[in-house]
Amino acid sequence: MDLNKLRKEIDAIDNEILKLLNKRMKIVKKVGEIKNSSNTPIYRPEREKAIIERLCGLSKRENGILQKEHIEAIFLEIFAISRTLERQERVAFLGPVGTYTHQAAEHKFGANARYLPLLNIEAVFKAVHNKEAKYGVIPIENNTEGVVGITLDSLKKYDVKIVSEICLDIHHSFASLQDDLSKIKRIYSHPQGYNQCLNFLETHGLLDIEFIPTESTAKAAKLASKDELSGAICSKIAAKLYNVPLLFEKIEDNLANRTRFIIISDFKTQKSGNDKTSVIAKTPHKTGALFDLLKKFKDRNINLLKIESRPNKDDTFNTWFYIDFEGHIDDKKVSEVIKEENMIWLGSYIKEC
Ligand SMILES: C=C(O[C@@H]1C=C(C(=O)O)C=C[C@H]1O)C(=O)O
Repeated sequence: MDLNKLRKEIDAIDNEILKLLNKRMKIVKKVGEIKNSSNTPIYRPEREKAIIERLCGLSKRENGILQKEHIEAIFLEIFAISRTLERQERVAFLGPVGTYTHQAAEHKFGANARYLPLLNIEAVFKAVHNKEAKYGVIPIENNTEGVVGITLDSLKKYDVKIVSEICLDIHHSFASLQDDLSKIKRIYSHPQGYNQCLNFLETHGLLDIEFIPTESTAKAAKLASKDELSGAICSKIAAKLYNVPLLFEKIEDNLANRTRFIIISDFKTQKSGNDKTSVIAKTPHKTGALFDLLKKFKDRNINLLKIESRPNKDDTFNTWFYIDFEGHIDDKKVSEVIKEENMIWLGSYIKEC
């Protein structure tokens, strides 16, 4: 086969793809005009999901080479570009650049969005609440370390809605300017990152060394880039970004390490048929109160996905509950249980994790 001939064929196809993409984007802009004049949300995850499902089915039926993950990778970027053409909206995330949250944000909003890296989780909530950003991306739980308390507390404190979730495999690296581990005096990392790598730290004699907690693993890489006697537990991207050599990769105790991120915004998403709902519930301090609450879900055949208690932060040791369950606020049984139990609705969104 002739390479030049094949490349000519590819060029001709690329020209067609570009023409079609331009044609698609012209229509997308019209959709944007309608949404902008009616002030409705640009991001419609249920529509994007339906498109991906339809295309995956089509590819399968036609015995196409492209698998679901390929179709998703291509089309998530197309959707992200479409959305920025409809309306330029800012996406705040737990920064600085190079955090796992940044990676999660790019997964949903593409390489082209207007990003606003902020230095702590509450700042992301404030930015969305004050309308400085349309979307906020923050971690909510990790399958090794459990929930991120400040995220749950901020969901209670700020009037924002969860509109989407993202699950990412998290792999930590150990980066340092120092290649002799015995000379390392300090380790920088976010406490969650640090606690996920305890076996590695122990086997490399690094467990007794001073641990300096940072607001993010990217900040840890930044600090390690200026401190020759230190190491950072951070992402591969962050180490690269701040020019800190990678000494070890995939150092987490649990190689199935995953983090769930949420996207917060200010609107209600449409039902997709595979949704989950998050709420805050408060129970009176009396015998069986939690049992009574949970029974309401059982009686309606609603599947609970998570329940987490959080402290009231007053002079008592009383708590409130963060609950995830299957269903959408537009399902009768879901809206009924929320109303009956006086729960605070935090959002209904496509179940992706
Ligand atoms: C174009 C639209 O807006 C956004 C972009 C989409 C797309 O590129 O197909 C789909 C859903 C929305 O998130 C739409 O709502 O149809």
